[in-house]
Amino acid sequence: MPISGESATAMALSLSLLRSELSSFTASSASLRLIQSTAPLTVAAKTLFVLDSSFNPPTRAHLNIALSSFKGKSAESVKEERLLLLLATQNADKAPKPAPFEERLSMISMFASDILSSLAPLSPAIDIAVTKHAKFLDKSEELTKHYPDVTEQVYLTGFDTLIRILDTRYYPVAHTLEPLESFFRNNRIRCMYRLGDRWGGREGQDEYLRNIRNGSREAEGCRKEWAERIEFIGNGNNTPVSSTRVREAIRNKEESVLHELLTEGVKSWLRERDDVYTQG
Ligand SMILES: Nc1ncnc2c1ncn2[C@@H]1O[C@H](COP(=O)(O)OP(=O)(O)OP(=O)(O)O)[C@@H](O)[C@H]1O
Ligand SMILES: NC(=O)c1ccc[n+]([C@@H]2O[C@H](COP(=O)(O)O)[C@@H](O)[C@H]2O)c1
Repeated sequence: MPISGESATAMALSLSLLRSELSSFTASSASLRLIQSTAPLTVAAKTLFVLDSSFNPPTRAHLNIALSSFKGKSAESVKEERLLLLLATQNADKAPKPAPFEERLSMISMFASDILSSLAPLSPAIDIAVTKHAKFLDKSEELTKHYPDVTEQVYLTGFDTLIRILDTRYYPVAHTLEPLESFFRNNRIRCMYRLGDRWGGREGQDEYLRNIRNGSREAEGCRKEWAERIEFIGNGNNTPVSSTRVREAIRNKEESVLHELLTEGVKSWLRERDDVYTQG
């Protein structure tokens, strides 16, 4: 992990190293590759928190959702847990731009340091990995192989992602949610309310979960029992946060917005490399 006191881009993982890791991963038949860890994988963890994101770039919303995994926990209980920052090189909805994946991995390593600074003296193990799987169902099956001691994976998502996990259009050819049965048998989703009218406010988001719980969506294959595996958590931000808003603020040089939406390490990284989002 980067050490404080150096310039942000020098502290982050070397871009040429990341580029070669990524090209060997792309050329390989592997579906997931671990890039960096703050603690050896020999420490057997029972719970794996997974923050899967485009990290384009990482924001304070990503930080808040990651921190929610560890808030109020003891050093002892955290020993049985790991946090995985997972970058999907194949997104179900988005093209791989504007920031190249090696730049994002470099920012993710800064972001991991920011998480640890926020949690100190607690020091959970954080892994950074890339995957070719776009869907959560496939990611979870792959992670079971990589973390054989883990008994529960907890997916950290926002509301917009929850509704896409539970959208039949991602499950051809039958277009039913039945394939998710094994996912919900073994895993949980911790979902952060997403601010903004687009998501129906907090009430609309609560109602979405209520509809699952009362069985209204069973015809789509969405079992009412799954509601017990989905937990909503409060949003630590007062204004809507998104990577899109950060990219816009970089282009418009809105310093105060960047200060509000970015973590310290990522902000320093982007100060040195704002061309990642201003070129092209
Ligand atoms: N402000 C937020 N509130 C709740 N969840 C969020 C927020 N920002 C991101 N997330 C969640 O974090 C995960 C990764 O998000 P993602 O990288 O797509 O960020 P994004 O800000 O939505 O990206 P973009 O603006 O580039 O579309 C997703 O599950 C998303 O729902
Ligand atoms: N049904 C699904 O499992 C499903 C649907 C849409 C997006 N995703 C994934 O969610 C993650 C976050 O997506 P966005 O970056 O589009 O917010 C990505 O890994 C994307 O591939 C999964």
